Amino acid sequence: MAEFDLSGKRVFVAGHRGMVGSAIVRRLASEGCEVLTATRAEMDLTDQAAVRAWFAAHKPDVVFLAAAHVGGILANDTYPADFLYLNLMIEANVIHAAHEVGVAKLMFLGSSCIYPKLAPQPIPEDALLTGPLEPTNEWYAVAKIAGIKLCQAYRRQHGCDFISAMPTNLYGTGDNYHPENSHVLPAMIRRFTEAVAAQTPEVTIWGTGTPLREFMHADDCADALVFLTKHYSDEGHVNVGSGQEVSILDLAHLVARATGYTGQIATDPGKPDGTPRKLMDSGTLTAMGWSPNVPLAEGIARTVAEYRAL
Ligand SMILES: NC(=O)C1=CN([C@@H]2O[C@H](COP(=O)(O)OP(=O)(O)OC[C@H]3O[C@@H](n4cnc5c(N)ncnc54)[C@H](OP(=O)(O)O)[C@@H]3O)[C@@H](O)[C@H]2O)C=CC1
Ligand SMILES: C[C@H]1O[C@H](OP(=O)(O)OP(=O)(O)OC[C@H]2O[C@@H](n3cnc4c(=O)[nH]c(N)nc43)[C@H](O)[C@@H]2O)[C@@H](O)[C@@H](O)C1=O
Repeated sequence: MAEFDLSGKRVFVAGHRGMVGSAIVRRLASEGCEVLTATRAEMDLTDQAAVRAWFAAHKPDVVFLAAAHVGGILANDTYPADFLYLNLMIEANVIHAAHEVGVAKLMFLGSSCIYPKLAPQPIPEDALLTGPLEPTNEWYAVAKIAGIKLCQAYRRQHGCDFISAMPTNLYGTGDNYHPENSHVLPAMIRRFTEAVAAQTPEVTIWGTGTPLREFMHADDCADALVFLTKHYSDEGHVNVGSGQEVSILDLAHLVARATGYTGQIATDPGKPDGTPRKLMDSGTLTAMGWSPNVPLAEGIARTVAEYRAL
C-alpha cells in the first residue's frame, strides 16, 4: 500500500490537551504538517452545530479523534450516562463532519475495553462482539464500538478512509491524577508519592491485586497511531498494545520502587477488579513493522519524575 503522506497536510488533533492528543501533537512535529487544534471553549465536540461550523471553516485534511470522556474503573462504573452519551455525541459529530468536508483520513481511537470480559488471551481483533462486556465499563465500550462501526459504515457507504485503533491501558505525560476518577497507574503514582511525603506505613490499592493489565506509554501509542495513519487503510480496527503485562499488585510494587516507598501494600477487595485479564494480540500492527520503545519500568520512572515536577 502506498504511504499516506502527512507532509503539507492540515491535521486536526481533537483532544490536543489530553494525554494522548498532546502526545500526538508532539509526534506530528516531525511530519511536516500543519497541526490544527481547538479548545473545548472554541468547539464543544458534543455540540453538533459547533462541530459542523468549525469543520466547514477550517477544512482539515486529516483528523486524529483523541477526544473522549475518559476515566478509570470507578468513574466508568459511577457515571454510565456520561460515558455513553458524551462519547457517542463526540464520535458521531466529528466523524460525520469529517465526511461532510471531505477529510482524506481519519484515525478513531477506541480502547481494549471493547472486547468481551472473558475474551481469549491475547485478544485478537476478531474477538469483538463475541461475548458479554465487562459490566464496569460496558457503557464506554458500547460507545467505542459504535465509533468503530461509524468508521466502517462511512467507509462502506461513502468511501471514506476512516480507520480505528484500539490502544491498551495507557499512561504518561499529561495523565489525569484525580484520586478517584483516574486510571490505576496515575492513581498509584499519586498515592505512593503522597505516602512517601507523609511517611504513611501502609498504602491500599483497589481490588484484589490479581487482575492483569498491559501498559503502554502514551508516546509509543502516538507513534503507533501516526504509523497506522500513514500505512493502514482498511475496515478492521487494529490493536495497539505493548505486550508488557503485569498484575495490579506487581504494578504497585513497581510504583513503590519508583517513588521510594518502603511501607506495606494492602488490597481492598471491596473495590471492583474489572476484567481479569486484558492482554491484546498486537500481531497485526507488529507484522506491519511497528514496535514500542518505552519499557514499563523506565516509563514509570519518567512519569513519576514528571508528576513530582507538576
Ligand atoms: N488513557 C487510557 O488509558 C486510554 C485511552 N484511550 C483513548 O485515547 C483517547 C484519549 O484519551 P486520554 O488522552 O487518556 O484522555 P484525556 O482525558 O487525557 O483527554 C481527553 C481530551 O478530550 C477532550 N474532550 C473531552 N470532551 C470534550 C468535548 N466535549 N469537547 C472538546 N474536547 C473534549 C478533553 O478536553 P479538555 O482538555 O478540555 O478536558 C481532552 O483534551 C480516548 O479516545 C480514549 O478512549 C484508549 C485506551 C486507553
Ligand atoms: C483503559 C481502560 O480503563 C478502564 O478499565 P481498567 O483497565 O479496569 O482500568 P483502571 O486503570 O481504572 O483499573 C485497572 C485495575 O487496577 C485496579 N486498581 C488498583 N488500585 C487502583 C486505583 O487506585 N485506581 C484505579 N483506577 N484502579 C486501581 C482496579 O481495581 C483494576 O483492577 C476502563 O474503565 C476503560 O475506561 C478503559 O478503556
